[in-house]
Order: sequence, then structure tokens, then C-alpha cells
Amino acid sequence: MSIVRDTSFSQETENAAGATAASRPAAIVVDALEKTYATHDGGKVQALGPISVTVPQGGFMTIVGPSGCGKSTLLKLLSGLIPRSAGSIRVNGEEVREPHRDIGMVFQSPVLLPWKTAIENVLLPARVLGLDMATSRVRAQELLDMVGLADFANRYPNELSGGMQQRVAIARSLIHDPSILMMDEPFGALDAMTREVMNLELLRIWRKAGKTVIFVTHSIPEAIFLGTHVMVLSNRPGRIADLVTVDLPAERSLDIMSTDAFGVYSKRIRSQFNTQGFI
Ligand SMILES: Nc1ncnc2c1ncn2[C@@H]1O[C@H](COP(=O)(O)OP(=O)(O)OP(=O)(O)O)[C@@H](O)[C@H]1O
Repeated sequence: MSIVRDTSFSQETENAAGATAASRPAAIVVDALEKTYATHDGGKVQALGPISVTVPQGGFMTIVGPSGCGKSTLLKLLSGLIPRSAGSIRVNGEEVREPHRDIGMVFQSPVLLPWKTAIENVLLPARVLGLDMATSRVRAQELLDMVGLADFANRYPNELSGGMQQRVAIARSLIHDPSILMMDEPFGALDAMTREVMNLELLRIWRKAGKTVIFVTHSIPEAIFLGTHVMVLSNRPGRIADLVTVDLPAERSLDIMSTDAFGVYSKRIRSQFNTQGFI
């Protein structure tokens, strides 16, 4: 029998904002969310849910789970890219029915336009949304500074490394100043060392920009290292098997991975994988 949990971040945990999770207003409220896909041969696949969870503003929630359990589906539902089959999703108090202006997305592949420079790629959403371009250009340069690409604004994607391209994608996702950033395995294609650097960078950006982040990963250590909370999903249809509050300092260095506390979280999450026979 699958586990169904109504789970919220009720534990009193200090994070970067210095406030406790329970004292901050909710950024995302998910209630009994479900997704069933129709297949091309007339069948149905129940991909996800029911899931209920509340994410506080400024939280960093990482999502781990076995392959095909519905992690990407959950992210697409939360950002309004696909319709849900049941339940409700509220972002900053508003029901999500279509792509939400207050959400920025980063995918595994940076998907930059090769014929546009880094800064022009960052500016794309501003053009699509009809924002003031002079103001947006200033902001785009600030964002490139923030992601460590101050001197690369006029480079084309093929002149940038994989990690640099993903930084451009992060800057692009923030150009319209969304309060929530959704990231679907953004560093999955990078080598291990670049990935560690990007994790540190992302934590720095999160602390500086004060956004709420939802981050899908296949890596348990990455999920613990980045998250204020780790959602562990069960096999498909993905349901919350565990929701772990990561009580580690907001400012983290890679050394934290060798601490006892980190090991305890790792063991707890890994045990879920073992118990449920995750692939
Ligand atoms: N458009 C679709 N039509 C039909 N089934 C789909 C569709 N998209 C996803 N699925 C199915 O829904 C389930 C969840 O898929 P999803 O991509 O969300 O999983 P995931 O956890 O992100 O997988 P992975 O870790 O391998 O990337 C899978 O069984 C998949 O085959």
C-alpha cells in the first residue's frame, strides 16, 4: 500500500532569512494534487499523487525519488505548464491554472539560443513579457554579475562552458524577478566538480536573491546539501514517502557533507529508498 501524507513545513527551523519556517507565509500550497496522463493508445498512467505539501517563502525544497516517480511532472504542475487531474495548487495565494508569472524555470539543458549573446538570452523572457527593455538590460547585466559572468555578457553560447551556460539559464530565469525558482535537475549534465561549484553558487544566489526554490535531483547528497527541506517521493505514482527538515546552517561549505549530521540525513533518506525497493 502506498503512503499518503498531508505534510507541511511545521517544524521550527532557522533558515537564511533568519525566520522560522512556520512563521513565514506560504509560497506554495499543494492540496491532494494528482496527475494522470492519457497515453497515445487510449490508456492511462497515474504519474503522481495524491500529494499535499506547503512550502514557506524563502524555503529551498529539494525533491528526490526513483526514476519515473513523477518528479518532473510535479514541477510542471507547480509551474502551471501542464494541467492537473485533481487537487489544487496555490502560488502566493493564487490558484495555478496556467504558466505563472511569479515562477522562473531552469531545466537540465540550458536551451540557449545559439545565435544570441549571453545577455540577449537572459533578456528573452523580458521581451516575451513586454517588460521595459532599458531597465531589463541593466537588470540582465546585474544578474550576469550575480552568477559570476560579468565579463561574458557578449559571448555566444558556444564560447561558454556547460556550467557557464547553465549560469546564463539561471540568470534568464530571474530576469522578470519571480519569487519562486523551479529547477529540474539543472546540474545533472555537468561533471562532478563543476556540479559542486554550481551547488555552492546556487546557495549563494539563493541567500542573496531571497527566492523560494524547488529543486529536483537524483542525488541524495545534493538534495541534503542544498535543501532546507527534502521531499522524498515513492515509486510511481509519486507520493510523499518522507519530508525531511534539514537543520544545517544556511551558509554551507562542501565540508558539511562529511559531518555526522549530514550522514544521519543521508541514512534516513537512503533507508526510504531501500524500504521501498526504489530502482
Ligand atoms: N506526456 C506523458 N504522457 C504519458 N505518460 C507520461 C508523460 N509524461 C510522463 N509520463 C509518465 O509519467 C511518469 C512520471 O514521469 P516523470 O517524467 O514525471 O518522472 P521523473 O520522476 O521526473 O523521472 P526521471 O527521474 O526518470 O526523470 C512516468 O511513468 C512517465 O512515463
